[in-house]
Amino acid sequence: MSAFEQSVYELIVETSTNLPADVRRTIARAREAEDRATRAGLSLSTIAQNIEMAECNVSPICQDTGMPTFIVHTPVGANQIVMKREIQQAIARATKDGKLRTNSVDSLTGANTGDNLGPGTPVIHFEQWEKDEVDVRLILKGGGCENKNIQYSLPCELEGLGKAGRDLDGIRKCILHAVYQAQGQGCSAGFIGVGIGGDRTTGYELAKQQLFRHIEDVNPIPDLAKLEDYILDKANQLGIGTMGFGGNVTLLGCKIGVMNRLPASFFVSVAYNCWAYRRQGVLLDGSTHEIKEWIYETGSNVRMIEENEAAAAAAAPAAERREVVLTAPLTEEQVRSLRVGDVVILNGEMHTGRDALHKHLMDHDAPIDLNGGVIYHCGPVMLKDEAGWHVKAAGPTTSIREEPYQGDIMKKFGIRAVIGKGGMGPKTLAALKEHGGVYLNAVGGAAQYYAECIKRVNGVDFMEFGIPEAMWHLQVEGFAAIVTMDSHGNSLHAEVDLDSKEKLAQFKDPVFA
Ligand SMILES: O=C(O)C[C@H](O)C(=O)O
Ligand code: SF4
Repeated sequence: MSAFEQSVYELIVETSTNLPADVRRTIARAREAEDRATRAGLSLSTIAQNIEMAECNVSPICQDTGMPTFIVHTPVGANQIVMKREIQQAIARATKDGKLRTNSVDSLTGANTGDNLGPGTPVIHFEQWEKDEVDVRLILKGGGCENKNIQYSLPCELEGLGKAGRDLDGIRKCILHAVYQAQGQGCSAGFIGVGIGGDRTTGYELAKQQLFRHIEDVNPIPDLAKLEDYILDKANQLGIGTMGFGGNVTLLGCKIGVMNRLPASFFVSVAYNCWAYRRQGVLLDGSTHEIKEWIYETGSNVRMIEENEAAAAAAAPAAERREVVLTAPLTEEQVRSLRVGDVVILNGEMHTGRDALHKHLMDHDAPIDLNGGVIYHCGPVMLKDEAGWHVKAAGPTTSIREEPYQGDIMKKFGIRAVIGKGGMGPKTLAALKEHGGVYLNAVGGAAQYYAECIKRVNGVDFMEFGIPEAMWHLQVEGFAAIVTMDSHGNSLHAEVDLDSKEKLAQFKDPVFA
């Protein structure tokens, strides 16, 4: 293997498994701003623990290792065709080693290529520069937060905020709205990159480029520096909080860039990135292609949890929340006794299922008995050896995508609990009430934390859907999640949404006139 391929491989592994120092510091500050006994505080502790586990296990921080996106600067005359091929080889190798999930899916057939290669994946942008070194930067941005990206075309009318015009104040409103509409679904607390201007394509590109900035830098354009500070301050008054559980910290960073536009177009493009803000870069020697330096300070310098903090937290009294230990299969009575706010510690078997499975189950039988069963919205990273399958990373995926199916499927098969993240809508809430079901919210991105609760892989069905979409039967012990929708018609998600919409309306009046 060439030195270039090896260096890119190391970059991929580092990016996927070790969150950089600036991101860690920002998350550590967020922890200080939340009371540790609250839902948000507890989730931040899980996130902090997960960050350390990923580094220690050299395994993905989050199971969704995203769309690998490279920005490469090369000296004039470098062979970019060879480099592209070697980047692809490094991606395939990192996938084989379980550092990346198999994430490249044929959009028409649904077939997973299995090695993260295919039309459009990975994304590689080349630029030439007049230096001797090669600069390779990588961002792994997951699908859940990518789905919360949003593009506004000014002027427009925004719920809660009224008219947004073609000026700095209109831009201000769009960005606040972008944070509001993401709620907890992009695994808040998040980071946003904003692109002002361009066309629809370059606007989004500019927004994503902002995510390569250092969190602690200051925007050289004074108006934008002011706007970045304003957004960070006000977005954190929306009360959405970690995972949309409510709380003081909703946004961890805001970076805004600007480019020219056409007279007729005025786009504000927002790239939303979850807390699992995985981006790194390397500067390579121009002739040997060995790593000369890392672009972002390594996360290994910043500890996320104190020694014995985890033990102390486990021993601490459970404050006002109720902890309920349950073993699957669950009864209707057990599930009906649960209320929003309860922490459920689950043992027994659960079954993963996401988009392909839900669609399939609508008009087919299930391969196993799901009566009293627990469905986990999760697409894990799995590796197989002589001993069988191993779970390398297994956090929840965004549940709302299953909203059209979930209620019907629960009723059809007698499923009692669904675990996911970000919450579900009114159709599922009504089904939980009618049928006797519960929705449990796990901490998004905490893929190492949950992988450790999985003690055995009991089997798998639908491997033809690809590893992330297959139905894995997993034996768990001590899997903790919070009831956020119960069988009594209560939804924490609906409450936080409503409350944050009211708070958003406080920022209706012009600020940057
Ligand atoms: O695909 C996944 O595993 C998760 C996804 O990134 C999500 O946030 O829903
Ligand atoms: S699950 Fe959450 S943390 Fe992981 S990629 Fe999706 S949005 Fe990010």
